[in-house]
Amino acid sequence: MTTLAFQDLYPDELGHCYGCGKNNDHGLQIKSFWEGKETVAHFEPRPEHTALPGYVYGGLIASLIDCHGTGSAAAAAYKANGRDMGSEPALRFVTANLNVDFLAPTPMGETLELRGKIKEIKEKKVIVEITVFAKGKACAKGSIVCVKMPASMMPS
Ligand SMILES: CCCCCCCC/C=C\CCCCCCCC(=O)SCCNC(=O)CCNC(=O)[C@H](O)C(C)(C)COP(=O)(O)OP(=O)(O)OC[C@H]1O[C@@H](n2cnc3c(N)ncnc32)[C@H](O)[C@@H]1OP(=O)(O)O
Repeated sequence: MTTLAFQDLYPDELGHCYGCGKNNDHGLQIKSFWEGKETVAHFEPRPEHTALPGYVYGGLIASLIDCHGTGSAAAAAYKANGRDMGSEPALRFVTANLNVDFLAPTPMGETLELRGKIKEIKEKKVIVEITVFAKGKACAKGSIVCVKMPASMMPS
């Protein structure tokens, strides 16, 4: 049995996001899953994601944290409501605030692991903390405040 990623359960009309849209051929298409109480995603940076030769661009790392965070927030909200993630009405979250600490240079040529912890969960707001590891070493740490998507942002 294959487990679908959180992002695979987003409806098609929300599949355009640069970081996580399953329908964005030019995007990162990150995939997030539960692993116990944590959420996890893996991503191997491509040559165009270089900052200095040999090191990953910080903006890419922030994008990965952003989309792993919003996906984790949606998944946590479904879980807190005892619902399956694909079920309607959809619970959708966007980024209100994103903070990233770059702890150590992130090497190219490695698969990055993002691990998310749900720090706070309310009806309208979820806070997720995410650590990015390369070869088991923490290279970046992010905190993201996710807020229920305003109806005005929903594609018509
Ligand atoms: C059928 C299956 C379905 C599956 C699930 C589907 C999920 C899929 C959903 C989507 C997928 C695709 C999308 C991915 C997205 C990737 C990430 C992005 O790039 S998102 C784009 C960048 N972000 C924006 O453009 C937001 C722009 N900003 C806004 O629209 C508003 O400012 C918004 C909604 C973020 C906040 O609106 P307010 O300020 O009216 O909200 P108030 O009700 O006042 O606050 C709610 C709580 O949030 C806190 N809050 C609000 N803004 C904050 C901030 N900037 N910093 C910290 N906290 C903040 C407040 O203090 C409050 O917290 P207290 O409840 O009191 O504890």
